[in-house]
Amino acid sequence: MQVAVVGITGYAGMVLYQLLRQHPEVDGINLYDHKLTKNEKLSEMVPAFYTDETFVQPYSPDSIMADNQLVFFATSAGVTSKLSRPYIEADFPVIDLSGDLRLNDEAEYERWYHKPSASKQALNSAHYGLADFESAHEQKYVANPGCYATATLLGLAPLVQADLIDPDTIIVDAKSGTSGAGKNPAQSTHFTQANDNLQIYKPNQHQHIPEIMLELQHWNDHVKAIQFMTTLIPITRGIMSTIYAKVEPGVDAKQIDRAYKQTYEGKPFVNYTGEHLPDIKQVVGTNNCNIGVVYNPVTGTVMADSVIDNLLKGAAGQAVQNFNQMFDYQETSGLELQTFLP
Ligand SMILES: NC(=O)C1=CN([C@@H]2O[C@H](COP(=O)(O)OP(=O)(O)OC[C@H]3O[C@@H](n4cnc5c(N)ncnc54)[C@H](OP(=O)(O)O)[C@@H]3O)[C@@H](O)[C@H]2O)C=CC1
Ligand SMILES: CC(=O)N[C@@H](CCC(=O)OP(=O)(O)O)C(=O)O
Repeated sequence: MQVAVVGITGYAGMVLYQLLRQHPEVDGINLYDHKLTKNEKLSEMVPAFYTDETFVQPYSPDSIMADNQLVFFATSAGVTSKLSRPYIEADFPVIDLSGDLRLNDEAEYERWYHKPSASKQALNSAHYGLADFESAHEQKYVANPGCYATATLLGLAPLVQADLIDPDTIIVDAKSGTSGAGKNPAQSTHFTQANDNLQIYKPNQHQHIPEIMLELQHWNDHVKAIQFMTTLIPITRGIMSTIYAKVEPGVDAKQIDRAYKQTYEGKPFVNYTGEHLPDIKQVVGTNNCNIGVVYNPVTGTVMADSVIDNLLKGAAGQAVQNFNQMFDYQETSGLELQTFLP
């Protein structure tokens, strides 16, 4: 299998390339960059790959479709809304790590992303690839979920699917390391500002709210809204999504425990840890989502703590999981990773 990657100079693209290089079903990887007019050495463009003799090629949809069986786009928001068309028209497989085709309504995309949307037809042709619930098998255009959305949806799924909580009471307090913001420095990610600091950002305006809502409503149409906050924390990798909700009358800790065990039994990348609340370091370096849950009978509140590595389960790792599903490879192929220790 020959695959193409666009966006190798970005954080998610670099991590994706590392995964694909050791994937047993991938024979070759062709890299493409939009700024090039002729081939350039990867080692010159991305010094982290200084021993790699691969050349990066100028971006060309015709070459991509002629020389590969699938293309991964690890590109900034607003890119695939413009570039997806020839692939969709040719029914050529795409895995898109950006948010451009995750929603199904043009006005919703423009409201949350503040950019022109892809066409309605393109939005409708994409499959939302929350890989632990929605198989990408036989799909052609996979919109890989957002990092916060992945941690939050996996943390909420058993509660929402089994109707264990009052759907009007969901509050999510999510925190991310700075690599989630990509490679371009900003005021909030400047070392002096990010280090020794916590910064709440995009209050009630985060672009992952609408994709979370779409999936929650797909599971349970009683969910009308969520309260969702994001905080930038001084670590490089990792997301913790802390989720609170009031349980429905009569629901107890045992029922909640049973729902998580049943939902995640047999899912290789989701580990339910019961009342042992996971920390971010447990999953950094892996494609895992670890979820711990505690119930407070005094307030009738359940709290789920869901952690992922934003660049793996939240981006490149889930993209490879979707790739495995698309081509019927073993779900864990290329993803048998170990936590960075200590
Ligand atoms: N970082 C994360 O944790 C996560 C990121 N994502 C999403 O994945 C995508 C990549 O994220 P990330 O790697 O962090 O972002 P970066 O900003 O680090 O990298 C973006 C990449 O897109 C390329 N690019 C920018 N404009 C264009 C264009 N017009 N045509 C083609 N390529 C272009 C950049 O190339 P150049 O060298 O020119 O800048 C770069 O390679 C984004 O859509 C992001 O929102 C999703 C989940 C998690
Ligand atoms: C820390 C940080 O800034 N994180 C980014 C996550 C972006 C991301 O995951 O990109 P998509 O919108 O393509 O999913 C943010 O909150 O916007």
